Amino acid sequence: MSGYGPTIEVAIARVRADVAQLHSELTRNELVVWTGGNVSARVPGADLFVIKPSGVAYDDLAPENMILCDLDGAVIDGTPGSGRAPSSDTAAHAYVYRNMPEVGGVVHTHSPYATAWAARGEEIPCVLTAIADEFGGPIPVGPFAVIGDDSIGRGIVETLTGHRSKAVLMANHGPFTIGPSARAAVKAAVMVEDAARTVHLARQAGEIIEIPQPAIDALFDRYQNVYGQATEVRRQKPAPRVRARTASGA
Ligand SMILES: O=C(CO)[C@@H](O)[C@H](O)COP(=O)(O)O
Repeated sequence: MSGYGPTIEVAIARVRADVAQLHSELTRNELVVWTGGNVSARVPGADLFVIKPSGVAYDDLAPENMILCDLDGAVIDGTPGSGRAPSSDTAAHAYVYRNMPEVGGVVHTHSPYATAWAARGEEIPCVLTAIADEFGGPIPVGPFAVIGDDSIGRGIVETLTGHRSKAVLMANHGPFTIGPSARAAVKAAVMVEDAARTVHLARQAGEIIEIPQPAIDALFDRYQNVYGQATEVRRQKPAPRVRARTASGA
């Protein structure tokens, strides 16, 4: 127990389980090799987040060895997992949580196609409906930043604040993604790799065609607000009124 009170302790336990499980999505989707990459999630209701230990094999990641940190990236002493060093990107994730309160999860991978675009310092143009849907436009490049302090975090925040994209290609490094939840950030990591691969393949065979801005706007709006199953919020919107029909059909 870390002494935060029962509600926060329950939230921490749930986030530990989520973050441990979501790391398996990185390997399942072939976004990482060996111990590269990391996922973190904010603890709802507390100035805390959970991240993986540094350089530990994916098969060994479990809720009890995830590491609880404060929003300065300091490990909370005496909590499960605190005996190990946290991810080398902990300061970067912490910077994002401090400066983007809407962010609930951060993901970093070296997925090969997205990282190849980062190596060239080239944004991924919006030439597919899937890119417009998920990212709302081109997927931007962030600055080159050293690993270990909050430089990467500053690059992520500078690039993504006010931007529709939930992914940034950090120059000479690889993609970082954010989302309202860690699961959403993992989804963005999967989608950015898919976009990077497909646009790369398309360019091998000819000229790619940009989608006009009004169509990008319409696609983004539909995907963000209409696509998929209605959420509780959408279900609560009043249904369109239909006039009762009489037996005669009038
Ligand atoms: O590229 C980096 C550092 O930014 C990481 O992806 C490492 O490859 C994995 O670091 P840990 O999270 O295991 O420290």
